[in-house]
Amino acid sequence: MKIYEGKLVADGVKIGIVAGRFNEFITSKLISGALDGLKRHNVDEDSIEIAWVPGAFEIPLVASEMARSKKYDAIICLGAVIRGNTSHYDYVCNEVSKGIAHVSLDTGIPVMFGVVTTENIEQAIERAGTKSGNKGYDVAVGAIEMINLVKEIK
Ligand SMILES: O=c1[nH]c(NC[C@H](O)[C@H](O)[C@H](O)CO)c([N+](=O)[O-])c(=O)[nH]1
Repeated sequence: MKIYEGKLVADGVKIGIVAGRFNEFITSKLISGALDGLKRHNVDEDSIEIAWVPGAFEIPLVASEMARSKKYDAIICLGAVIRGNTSHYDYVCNEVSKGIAHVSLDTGIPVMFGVVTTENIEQAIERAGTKSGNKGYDVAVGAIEMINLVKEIK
């Protein structure tokens, strides 16, 4: 029986990061976590590029452009969507998650979903480097795993 597992080796890996500026207090912590995860797995700082977008809703378009450029082995999407008093939260969350999934399936490039979607600010803080870890770190390591897994399967 053959089992495929992506190794956590990142020699020569090139990463694109798309970050939503909305709730930047949270997103900046997610970026720090992602950079920590990448650097601790030997991804060269010069092999990482970051694109800021106004908010999570704009992430899929820039993730798509990055993926189609063929310049990156994986794209990491980071943002923070925190529920407010309107249904805007639901629309943004739905479109971001669907959009990011489509980019990955359409291009065959691993596109990681590092957008925290929470009911309140406390939950977002918990996922940006406190009680629940750092979602940015998690998806950065996941990106390295997916790059190697996809290569192994092809
Ligand atoms: O990234 C976010 N964008 C949000 N809205 C902006 C949206 O992503 C777009 O940037 C905007 O609608 C312009 O297209 C958020 N809320 O409205 O709550 C949010 O919590 N997080």
